[in-house]
Amino acid sequence: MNLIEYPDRDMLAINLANLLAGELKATLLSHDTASIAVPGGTTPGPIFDALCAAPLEWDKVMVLPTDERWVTPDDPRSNARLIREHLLVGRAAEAKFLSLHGTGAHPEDDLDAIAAQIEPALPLSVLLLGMGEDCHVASLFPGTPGLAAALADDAPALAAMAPAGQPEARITLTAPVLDGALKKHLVILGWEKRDALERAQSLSPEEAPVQAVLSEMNVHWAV
Ligand SMILES: O=C(O)[C@H](O)[C@@H](O)[C@H](O)[C@H](O)COP(=O)(O)O
Repeated sequence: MNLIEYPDRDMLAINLANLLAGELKATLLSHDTASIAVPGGTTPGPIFDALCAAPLEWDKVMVLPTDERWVTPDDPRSNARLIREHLLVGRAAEAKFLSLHGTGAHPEDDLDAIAAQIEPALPLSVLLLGMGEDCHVASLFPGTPGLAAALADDAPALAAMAPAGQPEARITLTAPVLDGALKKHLVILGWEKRDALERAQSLSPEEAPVQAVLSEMNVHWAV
């Protein structure tokens, strides 16, 4: 795990956006396409606002959420909506968005169809993850039924989860897909999350799911 500290959140957003853009560009030097999975939540917005202006061949880039809330795509809680409003604009509007939204009443109804749609993006070229203070990443929350299967080496690409305390069901990339990304970045803000990540070092992946994806992870932190 490589920890990079920034003097403030603006510097983190600008520098991390530039780093992600550089990794996508580098991928496209030797591949016809590149892919990046990005989180929802409150942290990534400023990073997306900087990344969307990056001069690269966005029409060759696939963008997908690390996870999605099982709501309609225009719901304010939808990660797709956050990505469409902040990342898939400007130059990045040309990117191909791979949605994790399905049409079924429950995520389980659509796992196979959605997995087929995201197959061309795997293995991920670049991964950007956020983390909760409970050390969840994507929608891999501690204590959720099905978490062990989603963390297992033989896990399928996607899992349906029903995290306690969350208002809706979730669909999430599983640990092997997240951990298998070629370039990996975790962005955390504030002392609470930094302390949580420190505590996670002595916990199991089931107790702290971030532990399942920390190999060769670049952790970007600002207070
Ligand atoms: O769907 C989501 O919300 C994200 O994928 C989730 O894993 C997020 O990264 C963490 O919950 C941190 O969220 P904040 O950035 O809001 O702290």
